[in-house]
Amino acid sequence: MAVYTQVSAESLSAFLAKFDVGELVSAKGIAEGVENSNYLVETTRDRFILTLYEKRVSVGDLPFFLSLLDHLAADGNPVPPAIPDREGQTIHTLEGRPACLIRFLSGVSVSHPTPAQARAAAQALGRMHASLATFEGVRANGLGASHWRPLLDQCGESMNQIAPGLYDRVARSLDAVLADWPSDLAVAAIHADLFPDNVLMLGDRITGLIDFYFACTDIRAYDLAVMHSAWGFDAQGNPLDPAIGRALVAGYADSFALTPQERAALPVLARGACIRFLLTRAWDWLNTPAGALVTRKDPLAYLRRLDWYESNPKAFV
Ligand SMILES: Nc1ncnc2c1ncn2[C@@H]1O[C@H](COP(=O)(O)OP(=O)(O)O)[C@@H](O)[C@H]1O
Ligand SMILES: N[C@@H](CCOP(=O)(O)O)C(=O)O
Repeated sequence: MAVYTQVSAESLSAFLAKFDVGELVSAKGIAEGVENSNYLVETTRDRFILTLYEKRVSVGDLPFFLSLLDHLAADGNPVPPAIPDREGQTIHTLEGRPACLIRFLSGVSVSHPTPAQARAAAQALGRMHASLATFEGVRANGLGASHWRPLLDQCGESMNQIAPGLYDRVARSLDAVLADWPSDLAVAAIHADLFPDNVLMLGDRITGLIDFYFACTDIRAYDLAVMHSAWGFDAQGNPLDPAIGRALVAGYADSFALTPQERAALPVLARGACIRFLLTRAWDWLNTPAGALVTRKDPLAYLRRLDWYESNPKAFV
């Protein structure tokens, strides 16, 4: 459960009084998520998501995330903008944390996507990339390729507590990925974390793309590779039906053109994605504060994915 910061009823009522959203009826901590504290808030008028930004989100980045959400929403993408208060402010402080009140979107995230659902989600990613072609905001990727070696060193030999030899194993793959990392592909604003739990669906219809707090400027096709590494495997990192991977690439191409160079780079981009998520999960595994209500995610599920991409270099052919 991702609730790092408890919000009292008194401070939440005072917070909501700044908005034209009715009065507090209930607030429940949300079980999913690992990065921020999220509450489902019901008022006399509507439902909202209250997000308190924690460890990896810095308040200085919030204007980028919120303007990106506004840009996407204005272009018809199913994303949840922040609600302005009566004075037009969207970024607040609550219980000492930066906080936003966010539009609630209906739908559920699927844990075992079908190829049709994967295709619809990748179409939504492509559609989002089309909209972002005219987005001018820029944010460097703080978890991009140039940060993986420092992050590996920060985790250090403690990684071997997770699995014997893990540090050296990741270091070897990282060397290979960085040696092949492309430098000539289109760069744009990307989501960078479009896992199934960040896509809300009703049946095969996409109702929400959420959790833009890793959004950044990076290789555009890396977004599709992140998605492939997240959607094509079960929670333990075992490969699912290969039709899902094919549906992701086909769905993306339905709404946004992939160049031959981008297609050719997908294997190394996917191995890079595996290293990125393996490392942040390993860091969290070793450093999650005692008492935080959060389910840590298994770093080894990303090692298994990395193994799979290394043994299946033609996965995208
Ligand atoms: N705008 C929204 N509408 C509906 N549910 C949401 C919305 N934003 C977040 N949620 C719910 O909260 C959960 C955690 O949100 P998320 O942004 O993924 O958290 P974290 O950043 O901590 O990973 C999601 O899985 C979803 O159930
Ligand atoms: N998707 C990442 C962790 C970020 O969590 P999210 O709930 O914000 O998607 C992972 O699975 O490691």
